[in-house]
Amino acid sequence: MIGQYGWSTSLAAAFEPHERAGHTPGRIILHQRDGYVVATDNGEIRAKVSGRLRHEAGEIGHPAVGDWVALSFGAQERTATIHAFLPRRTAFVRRAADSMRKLQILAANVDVAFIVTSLNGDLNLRRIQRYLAAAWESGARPVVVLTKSDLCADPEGQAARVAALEPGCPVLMVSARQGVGLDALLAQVGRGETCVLIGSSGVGKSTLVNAFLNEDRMATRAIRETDDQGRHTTSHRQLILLPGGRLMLDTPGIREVGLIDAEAGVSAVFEDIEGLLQTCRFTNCSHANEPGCAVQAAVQSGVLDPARWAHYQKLTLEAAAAEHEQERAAKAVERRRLGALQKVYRATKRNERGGGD
Ligand SMILES: Nc1nc2c(ncn2[C@@H]2O[C@H](COP(=O)(O)OP(=O)(O)OP(=O)(O)O)[C@@H](O)[C@H]2O)c(=O)[nH]1
Ligand SMILES: [Zn+2]
Repeated sequence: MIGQYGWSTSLAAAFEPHERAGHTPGRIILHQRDGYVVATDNGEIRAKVSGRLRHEAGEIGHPAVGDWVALSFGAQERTATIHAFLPRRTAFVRRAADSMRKLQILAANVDVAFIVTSLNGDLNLRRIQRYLAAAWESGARPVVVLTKSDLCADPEGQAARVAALEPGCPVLMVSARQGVGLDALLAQVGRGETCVLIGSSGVGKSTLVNAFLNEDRMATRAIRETDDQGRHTTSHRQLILLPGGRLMLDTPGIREVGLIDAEAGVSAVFEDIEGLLQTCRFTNCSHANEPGCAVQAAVQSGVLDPARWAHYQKLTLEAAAAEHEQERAAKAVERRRLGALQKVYRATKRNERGGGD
């Protein structure tokens, strides 16, 4: 049973201490206000976090959908208890709206992040960059998906513009309507791996999920529950089984994860680096070879991953270029608008003069 949720020998090895403590492994497939639903070898079970784990945990220490947890089953209780969760390979994190310091895990152990945007309309490269930054921060492999290729006259041209943003990052074109490109998309996710779809509303994420599930309607099965009043309610699992032993995670907030802190843009996911930049000796430091450069010092002492620094530089340069391009386009629109107004103004003047004769 947990095999189909991606259980592996390395997870089993990491679980060994919990196994010795007599605990059972499981993966969280649903998280709601009042608790969790966990998939185990004995089926799906409701679970709550142990008092001890709750006390030890900061926000980031709470189990999230996608986490592998260690459970115990009380003899009398109807729900299992979560005592611990295994170290996360990756995590999508967001800052809570009410406090920049409060962190919330949107999704744990995601391997592939599909960044979904549609081909019918203007490509928003800056937005794609934000999603790329969020994926990169999480640790998942990003794959850009351009949907609705049936509605675009030049999908290859658009794909080339996107591919230039992030060399090496796959860019795929699909049309759910025509059933084109879906297999290539699934091929990006290995057996036992977990993916997410992130992207703005209306780009076609739900349509993609439905297309994937066509082969296996059972996988959308809802979880039937009884609420406090004894009524039956159903809630959709947030971790979905896809064909071929793949998994897809779809929790509240994950779809638009890249647009959180939209104002701050790239800065939001590179806060530590932006902090470093404030501490260079020279305020106009280029972070190349100036004395007292905090960035170079951090790289040398191993505090800052050079690849991460290179990525930050690349994203800020591209963000600036994209902004410049948008400003240029906006100015051109404004010039045309003014030009048109002037034409109307001159024509009116001419008519007025003409009318006066
Ligand atoms: N022509 C065409 N239309 C599509 C395609 N895929 C999706 N659509 C349409 O795009 C609209 C939005 O699709 P959704 O799947 O609901 O978009 P979404 O990203 O899930 O949106 P949210 O649920 O708001 O996050 C729907 O009317 C779909 O029928 C496609 O490949 N071609
Ligand atoms: Zn510097």
